[in-house]
Amino acid sequence: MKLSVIGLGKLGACTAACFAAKGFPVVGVDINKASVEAINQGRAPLYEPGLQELIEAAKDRLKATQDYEEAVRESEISFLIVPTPSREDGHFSDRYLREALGQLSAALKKSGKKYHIFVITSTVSPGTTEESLIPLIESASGKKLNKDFGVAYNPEFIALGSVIRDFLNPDLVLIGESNRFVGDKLEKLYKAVCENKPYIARMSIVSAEITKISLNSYITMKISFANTLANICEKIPGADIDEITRALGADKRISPYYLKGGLSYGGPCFPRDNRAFAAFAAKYGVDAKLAKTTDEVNRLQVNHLAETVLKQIPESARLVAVLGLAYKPNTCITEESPAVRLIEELLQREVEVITYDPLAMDNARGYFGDRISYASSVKECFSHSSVCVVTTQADEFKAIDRSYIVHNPTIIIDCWRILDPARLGKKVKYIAVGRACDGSHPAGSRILEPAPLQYKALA
Ligand SMILES: NC(=O)C1=CN([C@@H]2O[C@H](COP(=O)(O)OP(=O)(O)OC[C@H]3O[C@@H](n4cnc5c(N)ncnc54)[C@H](O)[C@@H]3O)[C@@H](O)[C@H]2O)C=CC1
Ligand SMILES: O=C(O)[C@H]1O[C@H](OP(=O)(O)OP(=O)(O)OC[C@H]2O[C@@H](n3ccc(=O)[nH]c3=O)[C@H](O)[C@@H]2O)[C@H](O)[C@@H](O)[C@@H]1O
Repeated sequence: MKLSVIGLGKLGACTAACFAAKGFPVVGVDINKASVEAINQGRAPLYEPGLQELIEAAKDRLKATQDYEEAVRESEISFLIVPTPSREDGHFSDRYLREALGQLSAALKKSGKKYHIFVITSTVSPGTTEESLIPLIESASGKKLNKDFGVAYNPEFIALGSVIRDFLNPDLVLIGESNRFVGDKLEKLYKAVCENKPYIARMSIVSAEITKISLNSYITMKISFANTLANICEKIPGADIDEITRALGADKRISPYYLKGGLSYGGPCFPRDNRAFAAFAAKYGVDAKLAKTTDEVNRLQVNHLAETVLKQIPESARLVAVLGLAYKPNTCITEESPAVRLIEELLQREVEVITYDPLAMDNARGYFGDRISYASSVKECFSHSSVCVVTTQADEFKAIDRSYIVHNPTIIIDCWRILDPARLGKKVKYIAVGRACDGSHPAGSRILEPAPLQYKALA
């Protein structure tokens, strides 16, 4: 099978490299010339763990172009992985998909090819493929669905920072197909590419579109539940959120994943997918109260943290150090980051902020400008401020111990319970999100990771 991948961004570059590394010839297309050049020179167009190595390993089978005709001519399946930004009303915009599909369809018309398969991988609002994209392909190519071309909706469930591992070892391969031939082709492809044996769910296109955003909406609901529990635990001496979620997660009806109470979920996907689920339900006259409440709980979680922080600030120096700016560790992305929202809350209450993140300083500078101060290390933050909030589980933050502490007292608010209070020394008042702040919890963060799964999901 010869493949083309349209859009060589965070997901597309990895998808193209994975297919090529598994032996399939791949042509990548991007409107960004620099990304095309990078691929052709054997360089990763962006940073993602393992991507550079994969591109090097696959260089004989991977090339890129800005020519859609070349992509259509040299492939039988085109994967579309272009941005689908959120609109004001919560639905996803299909503007970039329509632009790319318009060009590909015109190229198909010119090519004289008998059949081509278009695979939509970008996240879309349910209904988009059949209501908007297929009519566009038919009119721009002059061809008929299922006679001259087939269509699939085939989103990925991958998290940034582990895109390649997730792509090659998915729990679920989701295929919405316009006809059986298209589904068979994709199933065969994934069976050849995946290193595990995922559950392959084949269904109608609209069912797959609904599944994609439902899955993310459900997971965010789980996180918001864990965060509510964490807030309750803070009020009850001896209660510990990690002990509780570890036990809950051992029940296979719940599972331990994405059940860590702490800070709000963020990033480019979860918040908008959950809001898109509510917007999609509303379009069909259904009030998705769970999704809306999940979103509200998520927003309030940052306010709750801000209140916790404000209570600890001494009147003499209204300064807080925020360690972590990205929405999670090992990324520079600050979109919908709870740390960014926390800083906004603090600034509104006239608290000064100094901050440090291993990867996201440039993005933060672009966003906050000179409204906050920037440190060049964790230690610099501790030297300036006696109140420090740790907002991500970055390795650099896990190393914090008594040697970092300058002020007496220093207050550390640990959103994910990554620090061991026994290693922080006597100058530190340690506050763990999800635990009562009364010293009743034994020293040491004992339970950090979910218990291993006792069953094989969907095997
Ligand atoms: N990044 C992720 O973790 C995940 C992303 N997705 C979805 O995948 C889609 C893409 O996301 P990302 O890769 O993160 O976006 P991105 O912004 O990193 O990359 C998109 C790429 O598409 C290119 N592009 C835009 N218009 C084009 C056109 N007409 N022709 C060719 N290339 C074009 C851009 O230049 C860019 O390189 C979105 O719908 C997103 O929701 C879904 C699951 C995970
Ligand atoms: O649809 C998407 O685009 C992708 O969105 C997420 O991927 P991603 O946003 O990259 O990152 P995650 O590692 O899943 O984290 C998302 C957020 O959830 C938060 N989270 C995670 C786990 C948890 O227990 N609690 C919690 O608050 C993280 O801190 C982070 O803010 C999903 O994990 C992917 O399966 C999905 O494909």
